Amino acid sequence: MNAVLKPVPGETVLSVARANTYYGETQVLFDVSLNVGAGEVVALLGPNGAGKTTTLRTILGLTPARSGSVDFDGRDITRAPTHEIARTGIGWVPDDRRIFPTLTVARNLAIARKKTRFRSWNEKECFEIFSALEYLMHRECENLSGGEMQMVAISRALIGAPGLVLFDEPSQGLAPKVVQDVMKTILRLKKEGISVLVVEQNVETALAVADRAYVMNLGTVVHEGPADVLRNDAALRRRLLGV
Ligand SMILES: Nc1ncnc2c1ncn2[C@@H]1O[C@H](COP(=O)(O)OP(=O)(O)OP(=O)(O)O)[C@@H](O)[C@H]1O
Repeated sequence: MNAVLKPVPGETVLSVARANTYYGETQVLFDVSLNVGAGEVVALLGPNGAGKTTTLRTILGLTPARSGSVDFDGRDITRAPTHEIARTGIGWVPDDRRIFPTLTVARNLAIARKKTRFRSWNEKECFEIFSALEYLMHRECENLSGGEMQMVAISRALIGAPGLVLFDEPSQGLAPKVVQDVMKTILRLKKEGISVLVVEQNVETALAVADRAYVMNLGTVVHEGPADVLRNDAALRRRLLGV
């Protein structure tokens, strides 16, 4: 692995500053600010409709902020097209996986390969994380289980050489054992110096792997702090998240 390409620990790699995002004329994000440090796992929590997915869409340029800014790896990407943002080293594991169903696993992975300034992963390294993947390479993706699709979606993000991976509800619809595997993978990415921003409905699961957490409600950030604080304060968790 090329250590030179690793971000310096402690540095901010992603910074969203006072983002205001709209769907048509309807504003859904109001002055949203958040940061992710190098090699940090950050959870983005909140009830349905709070604006979590829209925050990820804003970072990815799918629904760009009308005002405010998004900076990644020292570059202003607020208004960059999504394909360029991907090339800066932001990987995405969407909640609906977005895998090409009629293509094989191998093909889905092959077309995800790209060069960024971060380290690129190869298929073999993905097999080390997800041992079952090696035996699925020639299967068409439409025949995969939810857990298998998630392995492909995460591997695809890694093959795209990310410095930051955005996960949208990675535990959704998965068996508890598979959820544990996904969370272990998030910790593995952290060990590799890759930053993670994870949107989760499953608060306990997300807080178990996160260093810091943001809570959103009605399009605004209502809490920010170390994950420990939310983990250890049941009353605060109930007040902010109802759990
Ligand atoms: N394509 C869209 N067009 C119009 N409004 C949208 C669109 N997508 C989301 N919204 C609205 O934007 C608000 C924020 O939605 P968003 O999906 O970001 O929330 P969320 O926190 O991710 O919630 P969930 O966990 O339910 O996905 C909601 O009021 C939602 O109805």
